[in-house]
Amino acid sequence: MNISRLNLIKCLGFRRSMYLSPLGPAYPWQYCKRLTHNNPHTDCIRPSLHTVLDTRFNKGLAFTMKERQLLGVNGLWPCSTRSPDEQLFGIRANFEARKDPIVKYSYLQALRGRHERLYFRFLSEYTELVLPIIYTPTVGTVCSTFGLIFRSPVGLYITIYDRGHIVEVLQNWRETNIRAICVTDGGRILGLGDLGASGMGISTGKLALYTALGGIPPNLLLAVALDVGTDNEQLLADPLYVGARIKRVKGPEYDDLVQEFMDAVVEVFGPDTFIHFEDFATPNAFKFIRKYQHCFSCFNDDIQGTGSSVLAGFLGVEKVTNHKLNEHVFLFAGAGSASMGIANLLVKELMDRGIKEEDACKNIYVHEAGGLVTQNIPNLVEDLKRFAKKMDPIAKLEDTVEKIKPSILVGATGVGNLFNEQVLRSLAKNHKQPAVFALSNPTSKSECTAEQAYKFTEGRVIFSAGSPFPPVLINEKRLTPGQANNCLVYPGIALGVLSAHARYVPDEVYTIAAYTLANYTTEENRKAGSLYPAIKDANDVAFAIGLNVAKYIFKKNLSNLHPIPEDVCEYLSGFLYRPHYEHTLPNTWEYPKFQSVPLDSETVVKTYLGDIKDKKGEEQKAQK
Ligand SMILES: NC(=O)C1=CN([C@@H]2O[C@H](COP(=O)(O)OP(=O)(O)OC[C@H]3O[C@@H](n4cnc5c(N)ncnc54)[C@H](OP(=O)(O)O)[C@@H]3O)[C@@H](O)[C@H]2O)C=CC1
Ligand SMILES: CC(=O)C(=O)O
Ligand SMILES: [Mg+2]
Repeated sequence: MNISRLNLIKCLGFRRSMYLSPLGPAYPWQYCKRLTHNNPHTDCIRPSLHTVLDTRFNKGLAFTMKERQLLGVNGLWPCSTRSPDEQLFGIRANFEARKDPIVKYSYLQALRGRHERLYFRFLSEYTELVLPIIYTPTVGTVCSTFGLIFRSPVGLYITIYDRGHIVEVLQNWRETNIRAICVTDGGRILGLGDLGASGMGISTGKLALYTALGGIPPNLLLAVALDVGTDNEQLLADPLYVGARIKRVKGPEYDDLVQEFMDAVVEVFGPDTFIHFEDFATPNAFKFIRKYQHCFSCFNDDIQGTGSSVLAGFLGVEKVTNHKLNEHVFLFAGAGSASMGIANLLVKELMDRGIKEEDACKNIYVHEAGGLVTQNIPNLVEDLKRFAKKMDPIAKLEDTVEKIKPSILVGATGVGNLFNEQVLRSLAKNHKQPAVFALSNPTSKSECTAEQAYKFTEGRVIFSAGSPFPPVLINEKRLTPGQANNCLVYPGIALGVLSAHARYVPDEVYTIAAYTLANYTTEENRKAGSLYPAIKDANDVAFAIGLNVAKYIFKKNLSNLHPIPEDVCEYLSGFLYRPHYEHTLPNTWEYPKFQSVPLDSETVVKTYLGDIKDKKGEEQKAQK
């Protein structure tokens, strides 16, 4: 094949600036030279190698011999080649061989640092296997142990000391074409509380799903941790904590930092950059989304994403129980971002169906840490007023459940095991098919487990949880809980909003996403016990949500794109990231073709790990 080295480099997708300068863009090269000034050895690194080994382009053993020759890297890998499928098989074997979730997580991070496309291909083809590792529950452990496992930059840290210079910090990121940012200030990470700068783990985890599920190219995404200190005493005393070791900065100084951040994003990356707020403590979460929703392209995942994904679940309850939403009694345990986001979207849905606000709120009860929200509570926050009931106070959740007899119980408290036997039995006493949404993450914070929910309701409950639970066998019936998590909507919402270059995101988008998700749940899913589609279908769900959202943005003239595409589906498909190597040259070089060996995981496991069954037997014998 007659192909020059320059053409090959172009084929593989390297940018001109990257191969013309020795180490990528000129500045880092000069900087590296300065850093290594006194070290004659590091000055001798062959520049082409850096580019070939860049995770975005590196194909490892999948480089054909021809490519290795032309790129001048022949000899760096053993003489065999692997097809992308064979590489994927190797990843799976490696992933399975590791038993500890955090070790699996580290393995995947290392893979990402080596072969970005392979990493995302693995994520999107083995979503069910991988989601509990890169997302809840393992991502909770990642954040709690962030100081220990911190390796290399995965996003930008913007600290309170960067005030006045946020534009410059944003300009330090390696990519210039950023289209979406996931930002946290670490104020309330999952149900784990204030984790300060360790919250970076959640921003990167959320963005991994933008690509794995939403198909959004990773180079368009940026994770940000706003580091304004932490009130977590344990972290402040932890020698390995990576963030600013100061008490959380609050008040105008903090608000100004967020304002400067928003303006800097627009200045550096453009006005329709999508800003995703994640895991801010509730008062800040509401404050910023109310302030910015109509003047920036932004969204709060915990309020709006959760509202949308749980509304989809409610639409499923309607189908299973044959009772319309206005015939149900809702009880929310917790009055934070998640609960209020859901309750507000539910009220909007009821009002869209022609029900007056007052009537819509009548059957929605809220029970927070201090007890049932009633009208005689002094200084009630504005958001709660419309749900406050003219009733005597009730302190215990068990008593509220007994009194109001909810048919749908939602938990977003971060309090593990709050839905105890008494609560669950009480629900089952009053309803043939009550619904329970135990939304708190990670698994240890879930209001109850799937097993408890089924056991104490004789298997009649329609159960969904924020974190994944395996199916449960009860009364000889296998019940599969659905995963009620905003991850089923936010990748699709982001895909629609950023591909359509939305100027802002109206509330209607969250209803659209909810209906799209609900329509993806099949009768088969519902018969198996789930109100949601299987996680393996999450990519299709994200695309369907993205398509409906983009169409809505175009229809309502909220897009900055001109002209708007005629065929939105085709436009969106063209936008998607392809985690496959492109332009692979055939393996026509002189080495003989080796005999291929079938991809048999049992043989591989035996070869590398020995016979696990025998080992187990030996261990048991030894224990005896
Ligand atoms: N599945 C999903 O998609 C999502 C799940 N979540 C999960 O929801 C949880 C809460 O998040 P968020 O709403 O932002 O957090 P908040 O901390 O803002 O809200 C928690 C709420 O629970 C209340 N609460 C605490 N203890 C009890 C109790 N014993 N009984 C009743 N209420 C109680 C708190 O009351 P008070 O303020 O008085 O202490 C507060 O109103 C987290 O665990 C998070 O992981 C969040 C977003 C999405
Ligand atoms: C899922 C999520 O966003 C949370 O638990 O905060
Ligand atoms: Mg969250």
